[in-house]
Amino acid sequence: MKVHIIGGGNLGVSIALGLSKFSPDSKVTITRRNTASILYLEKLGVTVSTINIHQIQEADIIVLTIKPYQVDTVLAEILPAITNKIIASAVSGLSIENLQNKIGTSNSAVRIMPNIAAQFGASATCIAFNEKDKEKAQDVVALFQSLGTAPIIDEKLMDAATVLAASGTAFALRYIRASMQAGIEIGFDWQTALAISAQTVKGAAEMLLEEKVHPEQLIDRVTTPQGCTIAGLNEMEMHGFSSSLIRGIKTSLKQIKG
Ligand SMILES: NC(=O)C1=CN([C@@H]2O[C@H](COP(=O)(O)OP(=O)(O)OC[C@H]3O[C@@H](n4cnc5c(N)ncnc54)[C@H](O)[C@@H]3O)[C@@H](O)[C@H]2O)C=CC1
Ligand SMILES: O=C(O)[C@@H]1CCC=N1
Repeated sequence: MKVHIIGGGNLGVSIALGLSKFSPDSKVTITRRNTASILYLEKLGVTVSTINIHQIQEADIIVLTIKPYQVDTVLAEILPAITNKIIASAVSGLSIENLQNKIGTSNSAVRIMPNIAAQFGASATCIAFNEKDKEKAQDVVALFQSLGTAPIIDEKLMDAATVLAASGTAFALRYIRASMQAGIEIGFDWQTALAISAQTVKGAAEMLLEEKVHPEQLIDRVTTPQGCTIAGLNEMEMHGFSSSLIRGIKTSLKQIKG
């Protein structure tokens, strides 16, 4: 599979790194206007270029990891050079209909929403496409399955997926940071507190993914009656723990919808 990533920033690089490790048969090209900071990817077998149409005709999938306001400029460059291509766009807020109108009927628009854990094969990449592109989109699904999970969702949930699965990485990290800060206050150095907090979150997530139960069922196994856990949880909730997360996620969604 030849993958051509346009936009070698945070997300584009995490996908390139992930593919180099978890999809070694993929041949990856990544472009960016100034490539100095990403030339190290060449050592991993990734082709790095400043030219967006560099060998683009050979690509099986073109991945857009640019900001929304860069889309028209990039498409003006690449469209004359391509036909019959799958364009998988991670651009937040750009609908399939809008992208399809821009790229014409000879190319197929697929919407993807990965997160930067793609680098570690641990992204939750939500994918949406039109029925007409169902077959072609399977290559995109397979590609992102190699970088974690790749659920196919209804496009109307794509903005929600952006905040839950992509911004969600930052939200989860902020929880870990807060836990680490508390860990320092109660006696650990920051490295030990971070290692314990991160592993604890990983363990909790693994239990949920494995057991496929509601979190409260697992919480019930931790909250010993009259114990310290329920006392801590109740204090957190009194200070708005869950409601502040929910409000934050809904505010992120409003920001995308404009
Ligand atoms: N960062 C994240 O975790 C996620 C980002 N996204 C979406 O992915 C897109 C990119 O986000 P980031 O990687 O965070 O932004 P970024 O700013 O780190 O990366 C964008 C890259 O595109 C490059 N670029 C700009 N104009 C270009 C052009 N004409 N040709 C080639 N490259 C060009 C920039 O140099 C930059 O390296 C955005 O639409 C964002 O909403 C989606 C999911 C997760
Ligand atoms: O913050 C943003 O707008 C992008 C989309 C989701 C993650 N990063």
